[in-house]
Amino acid sequence: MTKIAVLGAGSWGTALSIVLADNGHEVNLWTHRKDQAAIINETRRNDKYLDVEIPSNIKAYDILTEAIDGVTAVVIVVPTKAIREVCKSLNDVLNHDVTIIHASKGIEPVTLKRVSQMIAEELENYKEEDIVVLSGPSHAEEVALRQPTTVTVSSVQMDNAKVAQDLFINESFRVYTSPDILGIELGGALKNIIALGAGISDGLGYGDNAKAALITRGLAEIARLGTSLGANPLSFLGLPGVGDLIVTCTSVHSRNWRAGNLLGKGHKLDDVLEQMGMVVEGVRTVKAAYQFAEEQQVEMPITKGIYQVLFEEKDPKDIVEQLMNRTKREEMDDLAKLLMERYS
Ligand SMILES: NC(=O)C1=CN([C@@H]2O[C@H](COP(=O)(O)OP(=O)(O)OC[C@H]3O[C@@H](n4cnc5c(N)ncnc54)[C@H](O)[C@@H]3O)[C@@H](O)[C@H]2O)C=CC1
Ligand SMILES: O=C(CO)COP(=O)(O)O
Repeated sequence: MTKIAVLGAGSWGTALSIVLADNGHEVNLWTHRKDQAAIINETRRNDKYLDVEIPSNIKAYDILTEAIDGVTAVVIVVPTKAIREVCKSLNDVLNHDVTIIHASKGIEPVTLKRVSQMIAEELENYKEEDIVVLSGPSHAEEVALRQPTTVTVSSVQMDNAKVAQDLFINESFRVYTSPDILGIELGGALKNIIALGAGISDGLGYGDNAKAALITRGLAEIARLGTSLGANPLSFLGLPGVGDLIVTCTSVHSRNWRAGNLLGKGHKLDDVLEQMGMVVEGVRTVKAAYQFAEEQQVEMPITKGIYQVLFEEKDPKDIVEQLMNRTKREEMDDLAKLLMERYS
């Protein structure tokens, strides 16, 4: 049995704590909200986020020093907007060696940093290569019910990825490893943009054909950007790529899909975000991806269209028309070329 700290007591931090607790670990679940820590410890519930009982080997803390005392691993699961702030606080109090794992999905606008890069910048004693990401098709609501789920853990230091695999794997939570942290983090972050698009499409009343097109062509542009940055194209065909795209674009659990759905029905972005009350990572990541696409000179028409709906008040129907009337082209052009270039 190991003692592990999970930083972030929202939906995903709580669900991952349950996986670790089921594996017999002692879990210190940290929240920045004192009232939430007290409620979790007293009622064994975290009702705002999940409708399940919290196992007795999870203890909630609102003081970070206490939460990380004697732990061998720290799992960071806050929205990407809060990563730097939380890591700065962690850096002030962490004075022993731990395995750092994160499970957040996003890219920072302006700096265009991935989460592992942000963490390494804020933690003095850790390099980017040390950090592990956990990502894949995994709605917290289903993980908390112990429904079959598969994810991938990745780090440049494969030994660290294997440590994470051993901590999390169990009969209902299967964990694979991958050395391609770039592809794994990009896949997890960029799929949220396409999920917003799938929600918008459903909100407009379009059907399964439109959604399948968004998923497939969305995957093509994710792979196009990812490979231009050096990711392995095959990573986008794995769990944190196409797997996560499917789960987020087709599920009512997805906050990104739900936010998109409301946008498609004509609601304003600010109202939608207030109504959600939980993080909708795609909204921030689309700014980063739009900027990335410009800088890398990579074509990302769906991402661009979603950016225009969110931040330039473009009518989603006009964007669909714009996408449908692009210049004619071969379907397999880009992805096939990328794979052929890499493997011929
Ligand atoms: N919910 C899910 O099924 C999954 C979520 N993720 C990712 O996990 C990350 C966290 O998402 P959720 O837990 O779902 O979000 P959530 O909205 O359910 O909870 C976020 C939590 O972070 C806390 N928080 C916000 N700002 C903070 C700060 N400055 N300092 C400390 N804590 C802060 C909030 O109080 C809240 O408890 C996101 O990047 C998301 O994309 C990844 C896989 C599955
Ligand atoms: O990443 C997720 C499932 O794998 C959760 O997606 P949402 O943030 O859209 O709910």
